[in-house]
Amino acid sequence: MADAAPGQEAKATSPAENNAAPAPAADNADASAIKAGKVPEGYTTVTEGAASILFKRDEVFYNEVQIKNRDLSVLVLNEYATQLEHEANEQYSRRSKNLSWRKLPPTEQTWGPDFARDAPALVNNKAAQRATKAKANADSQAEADTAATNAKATETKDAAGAVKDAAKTEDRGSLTGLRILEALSASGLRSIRYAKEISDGVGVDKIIANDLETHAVNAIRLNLSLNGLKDGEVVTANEADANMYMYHHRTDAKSSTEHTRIEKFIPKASRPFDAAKDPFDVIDLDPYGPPTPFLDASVQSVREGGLLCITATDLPTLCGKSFETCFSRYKAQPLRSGNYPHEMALRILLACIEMTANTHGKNIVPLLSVHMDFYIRVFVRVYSNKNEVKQAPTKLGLVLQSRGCDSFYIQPFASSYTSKSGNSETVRPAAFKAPNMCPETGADMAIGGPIWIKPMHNAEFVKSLLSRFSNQYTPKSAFDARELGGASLVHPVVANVADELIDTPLHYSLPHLCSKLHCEVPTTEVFHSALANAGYKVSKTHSSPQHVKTNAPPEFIWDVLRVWVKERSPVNSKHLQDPESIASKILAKEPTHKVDLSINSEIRKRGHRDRAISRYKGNPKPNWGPKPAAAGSKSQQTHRRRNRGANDQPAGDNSFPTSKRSRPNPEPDWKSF
Ligand SMILES: C[S@@+](CC[C@H](N)C(=O)[O-])C[C@H]1O[C@@H](n2cnc3c(N)ncnc32)[C@H](O)[C@@H]1O
Repeated sequence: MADAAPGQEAKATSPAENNAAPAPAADNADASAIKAGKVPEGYTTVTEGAASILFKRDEVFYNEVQIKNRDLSVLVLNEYATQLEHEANEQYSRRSKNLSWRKLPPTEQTWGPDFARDAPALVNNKAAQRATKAKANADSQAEADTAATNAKATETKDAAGAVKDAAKTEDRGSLTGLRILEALSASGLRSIRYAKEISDGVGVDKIIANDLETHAVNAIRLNLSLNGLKDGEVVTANEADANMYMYHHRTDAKSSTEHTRIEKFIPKASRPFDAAKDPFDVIDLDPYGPPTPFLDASVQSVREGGLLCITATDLPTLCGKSFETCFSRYKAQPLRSGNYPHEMALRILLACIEMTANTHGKNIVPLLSVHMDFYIRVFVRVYSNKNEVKQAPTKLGLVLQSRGCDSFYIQPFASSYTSKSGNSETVRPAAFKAPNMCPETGADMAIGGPIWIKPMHNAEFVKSLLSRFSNQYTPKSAFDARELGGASLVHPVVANVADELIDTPLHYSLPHLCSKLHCEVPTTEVFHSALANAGYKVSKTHSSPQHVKTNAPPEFIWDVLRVWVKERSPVNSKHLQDPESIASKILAKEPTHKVDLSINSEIRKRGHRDRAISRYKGNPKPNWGPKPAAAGSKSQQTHRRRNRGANDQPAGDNSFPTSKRSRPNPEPDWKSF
């Protein structure tokens, strides 16, 4: 085998080892090298989760850092597939209740399939998945054959069992697996992992691994073959512009409800999936930089209740380095904030997806929204619920941030109220409640947003994700640790999200607050205790232990620090010589609230529990950051052209902060607002 590139694991299973056909995309010399079990010159091999891939670094994009992104996505999709199974069961129960109280016309009575005839089809999806998975994991043809025979035997057994169950219970129709579009696939690694690692709930039916670049699509085909997957079966490699492809699959709010999981039970949906035009259950967008060029097509081509998994790597823009660029991309103004740049980025992205969905009569429900390494990733379900669309202005709001001390206030666009009759909920423009001048420093208030002001996560969903890790870093058998390359990186993220206060948008950063006063930073335990002792809710955030999420108002936050300075950590008088400085203005005021800095027993317990696992991990390797786009790719050229003149968009996924130059100024340059 040729040497792997530095930092890469040279673990790719050779085609000879896994008995795959010679790579279709490689040229003759490469194909013979691959056939001989060697890595051809210029190729890099990578093993991640249950997939091993091979690609040319200068032609196809791969960034190992995004392993966390892919691992988390595998975890989320397994949970989503499980939820869809529950929902289908509930849908079935509701339907059967309805059926029980009315006499069915003869035509409707024949809705249910002939169960004895269709039982094999009922288990077909799962059996096919088992066979593909077993085959892909088998080391030899003999093992693959045995695996296929076993899968066939299980299939027959399942079918027989299903027929027996059908005699006992009513027909439950046929559950279909997930139809996934990876719109920007590059090497196909993510799609291959989805095919091999998503087996819970309804499982996987079809995956389209799409890319604009011929090199990338060739790499996808090569990698499918290397992983024992036949192009066109579970995974199909597709060369197209992502938007054009998605627009062919779009559905409107009215028709999207026609698509349902229980294919045979509900007549409207009884036709098979039409891969050429039906909407998808899951659309994964993992672009270079911003996902905004793909949002309109994606909200339209995802089915009712479907899932969008969206990455944004243009964090400098989203965090306020170039607010004009952010406004043109996301229709929102970011604020340079030492407190909450990444959470504001997440909330700008969510607002942008919601508003894009609203234009098509749809609304989003976020399941999970995280900032990791140098990017953000959100998982949102898309529905076409008219009432929820009407409520959109209550879910969006502005951020008013002091130009002096960075205190912030959230101003919703609208509030909802119940009509006089008490029958319907409606919305009206909200009264302006935020102060128009900073109460602490007298400074102006800068306007940011619109941002999403409702929860960024679904608490129940996150709880279910967390329960998949039965104990520290040992996922349950359904979600195999061996297949989850970076389980040890993903578990703390999920654990931290589960602990994050869900109903308080944005947060403070303790070091940033203290930098305003030039005082020592209190421990998190002391600061959290002061808030908890006064009856406020408080938590860390998923991305930093020093972030403070709380429902306490800014004036109480500053009172805690005033008392901290007074009782525990006096400020050097040189910082208070200028009466116009922020520190002087804040500390000139006496606290107006009673503040108790003693350690709160609940906060102490939380601290002990948190120390049980390593919750905030450093980078596993040096240079754990973004990578440039594949050189010479069409998308890199388009990217360059689009961003000529923009100061923050190197091609590839952008990092935040990578260099001193791109780091947001901790003391914002307010002139730029
Ligand atoms: C960041 S990479 C994707 C990485 C991949 N999802 C993974 O997990 O490794 C972005 C890919 O999007 C492709 N791309 C860029 N613009 C596109 C478009 N308009 N349609 C389809 N693919 C596009 C690029 O060729 C590139 O391979």
